[in-house]
Amino acid sequence: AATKSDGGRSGSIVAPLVENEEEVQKIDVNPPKGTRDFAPDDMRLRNWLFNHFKEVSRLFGYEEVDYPVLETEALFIRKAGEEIRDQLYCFEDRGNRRVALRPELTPSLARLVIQKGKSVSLPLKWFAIGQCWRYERMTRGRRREHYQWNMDIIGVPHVTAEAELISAIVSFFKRIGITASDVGFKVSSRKVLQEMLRKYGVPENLFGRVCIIIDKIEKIPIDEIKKELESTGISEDAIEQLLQVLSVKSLDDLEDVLGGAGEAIADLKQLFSLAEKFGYSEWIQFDASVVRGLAYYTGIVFEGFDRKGNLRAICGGGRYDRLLPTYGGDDIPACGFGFGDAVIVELLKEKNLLPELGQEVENIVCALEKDLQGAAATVATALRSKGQTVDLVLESKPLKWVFKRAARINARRLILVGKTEWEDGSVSVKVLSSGEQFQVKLNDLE
Ligand SMILES: Nc1ccc(Br)nc1
Repeated sequence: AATKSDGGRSGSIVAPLVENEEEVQKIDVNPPKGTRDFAPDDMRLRNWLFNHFKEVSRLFGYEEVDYPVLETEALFIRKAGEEIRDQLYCFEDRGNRRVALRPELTPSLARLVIQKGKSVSLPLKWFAIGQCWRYERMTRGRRREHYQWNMDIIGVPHVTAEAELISAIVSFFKRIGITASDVGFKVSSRKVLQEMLRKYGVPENLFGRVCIIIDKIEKIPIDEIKKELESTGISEDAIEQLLQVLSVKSLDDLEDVLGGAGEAIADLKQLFSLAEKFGYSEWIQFDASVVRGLAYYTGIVFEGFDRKGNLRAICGGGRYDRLLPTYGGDDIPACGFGFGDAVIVELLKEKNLLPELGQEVENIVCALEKDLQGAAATVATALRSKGQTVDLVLESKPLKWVFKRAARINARRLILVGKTEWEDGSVSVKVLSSGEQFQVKLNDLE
């Protein structure tokens, strides 16, 4: 017998979807491991978050850009031992091309800037919100995708650029109710390490690798860090001095170690002075141990952290002046940050700052009789053409059902299309919050 396509709810008989029952293959209705669905409630929170990202980016005068989630694998192949490389979600496509789901957005930005060449005027101030991927053995049960908000300034060599980026993130935090008591930014400069490595004659080409090893300083035992540093050929004495400088607690102490002539001190002093002018001094602190885990940073680096210390870094960024030339591009300075969509939600939950976001519809329109369904469609269309949101009841339903749905979708008004009123071109309106009820000509309904 033919299988009813809707499980028999409608009573109509339609051709079966499959030749016979054996062909039905029960699928796993969960999303792939490490990925998320966004059902309406989740999507409302995501849109709320992303709208704040976009509004801050707009306030700062940044232009939105986007790139393919799929890139050539080569864009992400860096030899500095980064975790992001170890977890690259890469594969060979049907054209035997090595491709990868992007683990971050900055390489795509660099690619597009190079592609645009002289057709764009510097400085560029771009922002993007994009899904990024990693392939991690599920042993750790972590997510394999997240959305990242990025803001980048291309073509400004001065620390004013990094200072502006931090100001943008502070603006975002303030908009969602997060204060300087909740979070802070640890700020340092990779020029600290660079100047130390030069002092000990360590070859420049080891810089990225050394930074990636040192970034793990709070994640693996210090002996492991020393062993990995020794494997690069750095002397034990240099390693001791390096680790020593990372525990320096103030810019003055740093100046004692590095001397006052270096760029690291100059950049950091200027950044802290600009923080005063941007009005976010209470949000930032010098922390020499911040190096961040991306090999391409070359100067100021910063990361947002929760002061209670319960969560992973909320966001992070810095200057990456050498990235474009590594892809064959011009020697254009750049800096930017990435801000993930997951840790911030954990922080908002912890601070009880999650917004209450229910569905909201202005009108629910319902025909009181079957043969007025067309009239109800006319009423719904008239309201929608005036920019009013309408949930149109699409089949004959008892009024009790309609009232329950109206409550569930948080409708402000119930518009009933009845025979007598409709003959007069009118409908009946019930304001659900007050119970007020009146009749009105359709043309006067707004
Ligand atoms: N890079 C990256 C990508 C995806 C996730 Br989840 N975390 C970090």
